[in-house]
Amino acid sequence: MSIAPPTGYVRAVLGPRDEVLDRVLRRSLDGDRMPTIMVDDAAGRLLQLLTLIQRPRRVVEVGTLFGYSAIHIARGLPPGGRLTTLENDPAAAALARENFEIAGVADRVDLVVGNAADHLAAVEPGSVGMLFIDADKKSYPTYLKLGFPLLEPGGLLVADDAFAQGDFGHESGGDGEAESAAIHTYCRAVGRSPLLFSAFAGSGTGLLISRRLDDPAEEPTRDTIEEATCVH
Ligand SMILES: C[S@@+](CC[C@H](N)C(=O)[O-])C[C@H]1O[C@@H](n2cnc3c(N)ncnc32)[C@H](O)[C@@H]1O
Repeated sequence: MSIAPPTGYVRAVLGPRDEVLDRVLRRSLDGDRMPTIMVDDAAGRLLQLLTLIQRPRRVVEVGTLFGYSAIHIARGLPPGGRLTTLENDPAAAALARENFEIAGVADRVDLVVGNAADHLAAVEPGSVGMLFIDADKKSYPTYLKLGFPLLEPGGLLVADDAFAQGDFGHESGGDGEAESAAIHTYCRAVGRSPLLFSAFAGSGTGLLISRRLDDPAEEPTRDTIEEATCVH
């Protein structure tokens, strides 16, 4: 399989993908070891930039795969910041662990193997500075509902594949229509929420980036969660 480099102008200006990322991609994708469903380079850079701007003490990622997006996020963390990344496929998780060592970020990444929703339900509300959603598409509305209360005031909620409606055939277990509908539910809910300010950002498949706006002093209640997520 081919691993496309960052193209043309972007590559000329920002430089090529660095050697560590190249190595991680090659060892993870060669021989179809893992599917090519990680973020693209533009989204990876954007995740790193958002992390650098946000300076979160804690980031949670839903969907690790072999750790490509996680490496970008981990690279952007401030001193003492930690990333918890959630993955239910033990083989992908094992490879991600190796990749975190190769990338020199293993000291700031906690990888949890299991069902993401179960873990999110146990995270302390208001403790997460950035939540990145990039796992099973049908669960995006569930991740929004579980994830919103976890965000600290001003926390960022980032969802991958926000533009890829109906085109998930390349992901295993895909049921394109239901996945597309779930993403659309997520995007509409986030867009309507008075407690989130959102913008789409360009990458191949699109990121939807949202910032939590409500009062930090107030614990989210059932009402505020429903108002924020518009998922009932
Ligand atoms: C699109 S890939 C993640 C790509 C990764 N964020 C990146 O860009 O490098 C989605 C991952 O979510 C995992 N996943 C799917 N459903 C899950 C669940 N319920 N809990 C945890 N992980 C899940 C899949 O095994 C897969 O590795």
